[in-house]
Amino acid sequence: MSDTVLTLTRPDDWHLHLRDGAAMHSVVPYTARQFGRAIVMPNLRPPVTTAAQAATYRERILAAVPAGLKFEPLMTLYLTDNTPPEEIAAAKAAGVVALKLYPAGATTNSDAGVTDLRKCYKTLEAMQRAGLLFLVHGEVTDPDIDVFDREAVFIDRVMRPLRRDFPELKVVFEHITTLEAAQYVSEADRFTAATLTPQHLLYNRNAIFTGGLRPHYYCLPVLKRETHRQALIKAATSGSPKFFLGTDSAPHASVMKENSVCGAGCFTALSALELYADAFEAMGALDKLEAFASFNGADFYGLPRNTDTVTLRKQSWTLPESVPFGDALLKPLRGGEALAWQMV
Ligand SMILES: NC(=O)N[C@@H](CC(=O)O)C(=O)O
Ligand SMILES: [Zn+2]
Ligand SMILES: [Zn+2]
Repeated sequence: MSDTVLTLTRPDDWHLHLRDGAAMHSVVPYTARQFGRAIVMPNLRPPVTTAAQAATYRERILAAVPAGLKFEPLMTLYLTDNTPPEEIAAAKAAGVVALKLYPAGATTNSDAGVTDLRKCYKTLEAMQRAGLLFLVHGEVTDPDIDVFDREAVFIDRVMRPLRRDFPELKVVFEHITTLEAAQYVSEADRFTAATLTPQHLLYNRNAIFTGGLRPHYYCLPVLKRETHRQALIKAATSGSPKFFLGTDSAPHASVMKENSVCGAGCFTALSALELYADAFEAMGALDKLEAFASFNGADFYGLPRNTDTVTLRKQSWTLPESVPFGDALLKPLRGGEALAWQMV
C-alpha cells in the first residue's frame, strides 16, 4: 500500500437514508458508486412497517441505480408498538435483514416509533428466533433528560434490559456518539455491535456553533464534546470487529435545513469514504480502515464480504456546495471545502 493510493475491498454502508421518489433518485447513485450494499433505513413517511412495503421500496431503489453499477439495498422494517410477531416470518421470507427501533419522538420521522419496548417483546422473541437483527436509535426521549445525555441514559434504561432479556438477538447500537456507548459496546458480548458516522469521528459539538449556527452539522444524536469524539475514533481504529461503518447519510433539502426549525441529518453519501479516510489518517490508522469499512459489518450481519475493490487517491478536490435533490437542492457536509482523499 503506497502513501498516496489506498485500495480497499469494496465497503458497505450499514446505516443509510435514501428517502423516496425524485429525492431518492438524486442520492442513490452516490452510494451505489462507493458501496456494494447498504442497510436502508425505513423512516419514510409513512414508515416501512411491512414485508410487502419493504419489497416494493427495494424495487424502487433498484430502479434508481445507474446502469453498470452493482448495488444491493438491504431492507429493514420500522418497529412499532403494533408490529405483529407474525410479520417477522414474512419479513425474513422477503429478504428483510433487520428491524429498526425509533423511540417515539427521538428523531426524523419517528412519531410512529415505539413508546415502550416492553410492548414489542413477542416480536423481539420472533426476531431472535428468526435471526433478524435489531438496529437501535439509542436515545431516550424523556424531556427531563438533557439532549446531550440521552444516549448515555438509554444504555441503562433500555440497552441493558434488552440485552438481559434477549441475549442472542443481534443488536446494532446505531450511530454511537459517546464514550459511554463506545465503552458499553467494547465490553459487550459478540451479539452487540455499533456503527459510527463520519461526522461523529471528525467533529465535536463546536462545529455546530463555529462563527454562527451551522445547520448542516446538526444531526441526531447531536455531536458531543471532544472527549467523546476521541473515544469514538479510538474505537473505530482499535481493530475491534464490533465497530463498523454506517454513514447515517440523511439528506434533507437545504431549504429545510436552513429554516427556523432545522431537520436533523447530515448528508455525506457523496464523499463518505473520503471523510472516513480523513478521520483514520489523522489517527495514523489508515491500515485499520478496510476492516472497519469492508469486513466487520458483513461479518456481524453474517453476510459474505464483497470481493471487488475501490481505490482512493490522496489528491485534493473541492466538494460541490450543493447538488440536485429532486426539485430542491442538497448541501453535503463540508460542501465547498477541499477534501484530501478522492475515490477514483
Ligand atoms: N440522523 C439524523 O439526524 N437523521 C436521520 C434519522 C436518524 O438516523 O436518527 C434522518 O432520517 O434524517
Ligand atoms: Zn437515528
Ligand atoms: Zn439514521
